[in-house]
Amino acid sequence: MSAYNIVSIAGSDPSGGAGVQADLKAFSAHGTFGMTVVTALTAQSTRGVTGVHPVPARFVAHQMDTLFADAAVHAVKVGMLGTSEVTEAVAEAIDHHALPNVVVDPVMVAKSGDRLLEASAVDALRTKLLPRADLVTPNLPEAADLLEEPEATDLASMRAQAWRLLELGPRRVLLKGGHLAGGESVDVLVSRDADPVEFRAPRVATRNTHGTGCTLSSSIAALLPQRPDVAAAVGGAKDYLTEAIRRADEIDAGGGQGPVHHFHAWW
Ligand SMILES: Nc1ncnc2c1ncn2[C@@H]1O[C@H](COP(=O)(O)OP(=O)(O)O)[C@@H](O)[C@H]1O
Ligand SMILES: Cc1ncc(COP(=O)(O)OP(=O)(O)O)c(N)n1
Repeated sequence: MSAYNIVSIAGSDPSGGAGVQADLKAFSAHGTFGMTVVTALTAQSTRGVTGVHPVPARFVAHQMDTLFADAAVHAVKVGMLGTSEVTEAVAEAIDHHALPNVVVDPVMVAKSGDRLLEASAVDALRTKLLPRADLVTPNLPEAADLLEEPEATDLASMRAQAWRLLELGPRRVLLKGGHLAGGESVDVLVSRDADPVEFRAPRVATRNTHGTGCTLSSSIAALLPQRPDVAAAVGGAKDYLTEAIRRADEIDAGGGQGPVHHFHAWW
């Protein structure tokens, strides 16, 4: 029996590299039982997103109420939300169901450049969801949008932005540096209740990085109930993701930007 149930509240990616599909793979790879609340359907492949079909907020709330009335939940990963109505419904559910270990990946734009969150929903994300997050995991463009300032261009400006993001209300911020150049990919963790920590990994030369953000945030959610503290969960998730990126070229899921290898420890 798996001791931990982890829920992904996110969109569907038919290509299997991002969204709830990636989250379920990462939850399973970390020995936990994955559950999903689907917030949007996308038409998507390794080449990009060709359509988004949001789930009505009332039905997202219905999925959450039905699931949370029955299952014990040990952590939650929140990904693509699509609209401000869905963002508000998820924020309400976090309070109403007293959800633990809430990791918010503030998904706004896919690597292909396609928008996954309406521009008008950024404010709801900033004001309603972030203050309810135990950890928020923006990439550099998402951090810039949330702060309404230019994107960080080096590690020093990343560190400064991570602290400013903390002022928006989450308990901790992991600012991801995948979009910077350099031999290492560095992520910065700042917390209200612990010293800052930086996580470094060799930058892997591959175009197959579709779903890295989803995989990192869902891995952290799966490890939070299993590790002594947040830094240990982030470190474990980063190590797992780096190996998944290193082995990504073994998967052939299409002709564009391919997924990472979630089951590198088994196959
Ligand atoms: N080429 C790479 N090699 C190693 N790690 C990477 C690479 N690209 C991204 N990462 C790591 O993957 C995670 C997500 O990266 P990032 O690209 O910043 O976010 P997102 O996928 O949300 O755009 C971070 O831990 C980042 O450091
Ligand atoms: C349904 C869905 N959710 C999220 C994303 C974005 O995922 P991310 O991990 O940030 O990876 P990239 O798309 O940036 O490679 C998505 N594409 N689809």
